[in-house]
Amino acid sequence: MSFITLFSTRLPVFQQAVKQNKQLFLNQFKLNSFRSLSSQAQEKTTYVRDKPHLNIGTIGHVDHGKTTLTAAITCVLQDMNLAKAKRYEDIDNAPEEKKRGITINATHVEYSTANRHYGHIDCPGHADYIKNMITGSSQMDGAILVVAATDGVMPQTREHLRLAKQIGIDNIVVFINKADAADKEMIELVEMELKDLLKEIGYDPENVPFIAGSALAALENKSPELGKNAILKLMETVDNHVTIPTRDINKPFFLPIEHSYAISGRGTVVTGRVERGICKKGDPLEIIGYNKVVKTTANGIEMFHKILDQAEAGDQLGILLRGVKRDDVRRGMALIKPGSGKIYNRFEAKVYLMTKDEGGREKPLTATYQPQLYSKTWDIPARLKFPQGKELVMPGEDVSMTFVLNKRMMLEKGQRFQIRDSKTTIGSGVIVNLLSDVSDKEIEEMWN
Ligand SMILES: Nc1nc2c(ncn2[C@@H]2O[C@H](COP(=O)(O)OP(=O)(O)OP(=O)(O)O)[C@@H](O)[C@H]2O)c(=O)[nH]1
Ligand SMILES: [Mg+2]
Repeated sequence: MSFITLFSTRLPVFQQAVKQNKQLFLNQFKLNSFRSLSSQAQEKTTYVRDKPHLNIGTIGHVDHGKTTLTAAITCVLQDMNLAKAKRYEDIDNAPEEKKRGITINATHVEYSTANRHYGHIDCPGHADYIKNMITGSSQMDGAILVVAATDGVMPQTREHLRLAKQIGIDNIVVFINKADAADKEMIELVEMELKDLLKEIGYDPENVPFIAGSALAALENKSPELGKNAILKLMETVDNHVTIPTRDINKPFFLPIEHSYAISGRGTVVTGRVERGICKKGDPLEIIGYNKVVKTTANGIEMFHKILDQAEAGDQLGILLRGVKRDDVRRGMALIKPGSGKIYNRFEAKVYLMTKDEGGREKPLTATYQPQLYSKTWDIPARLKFPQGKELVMPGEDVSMTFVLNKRMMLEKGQRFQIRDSKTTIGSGVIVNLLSDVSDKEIEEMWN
């Protein structure tokens, strides 16, 4: 049985089907899942930690070729016995994704290079699915920014890069895609345009490698120079450029939950990237967030179809939890060593409001503004309180303010978050002080 297979591929399909109320599809889905569970149960192996594990992924504007590149990497590496090839339709496998030809859910695939084992998250580029992009990229140690040579810098190139910077992704590699459909001058122009953008956002453009190629050519096994060789060069660059972060394995276990789902007869599985600490089968745990604290135990751990004896900081995995009801857990909650974290709904933060040129608002903010805050794997509606005497916050301004969240979530000093309105990211912040809770009654009044 594989938690990761279910979560990365079938769960989004499942959710999509529920939304669209396609009972027929649902039945087929269940059948396939159980078939797959039973067949994989026989070939379950233990994950051998023989190479450092890193999490990377593809970000960038819609249709620039992120999913094609993800599929191409697995195909090229399969020839070297370093991956199991994923076809484009294995990655964008939800009905809505197939119908519209776009990525909606962030999907996880696995591959290795000679030196490393990678979990790769293919993020959606479409503006409507930024939420899934933020959750996906919050788990990355480095990102491949995909930019089509035929288009250059587009709105989500800019927004994704800015989010990557805010989330704290320091290692960026640029893949200029669709080089088969552009001439040398165009590629050079796009590179120049990107260097300006990198600089504007706060990356050192001289320290960001650029590789031009064609994901489609690699996938279709054509023009090896633009295809396969460019992919190999890209992976070599990722190996050299994306540094292995220091993993906090000595701190208490903490995993921000990306997905949760029930496996009939087995229990509830949660997935995500371990941010800190270690966890072994049998360890007691707590699920906290959305006003709840639920006690549980790790009943089993798996990473990419294989059993793990011990989960470690940096691992992208699934944990089977004992005695947890489906409704007790959801994306955005934290799985922690009991007692090592607390839930809050009020905090003080230092905030930067972006200017219009940076993709932010044109108008100033008033205290009546009702943003959605994004951090790690959660997004929650919030209310603002400005410092005394302050009525407006101008775009481009750095300011301290108090936030009240609609639900109590696990929060920590130094935690970063993004501030968004319904369509765009308008700013970012960092928690400087955790404050006493606002009562449930007050919360109710604030949201009525
Ligand atoms: N000519 C050319 N077309 C490409 C190349 N790579 C991808 N495409 C095409 O570009 C279109 C979009 O590719 P996707 O891989 O779905 O793009 P994406 O960035 O994943 O899109 P979203 O996930 O929806 O943001 C598809 O029709 C691809 O076949 C390439 O190297 N050359
Ligand atoms: Mg895609």
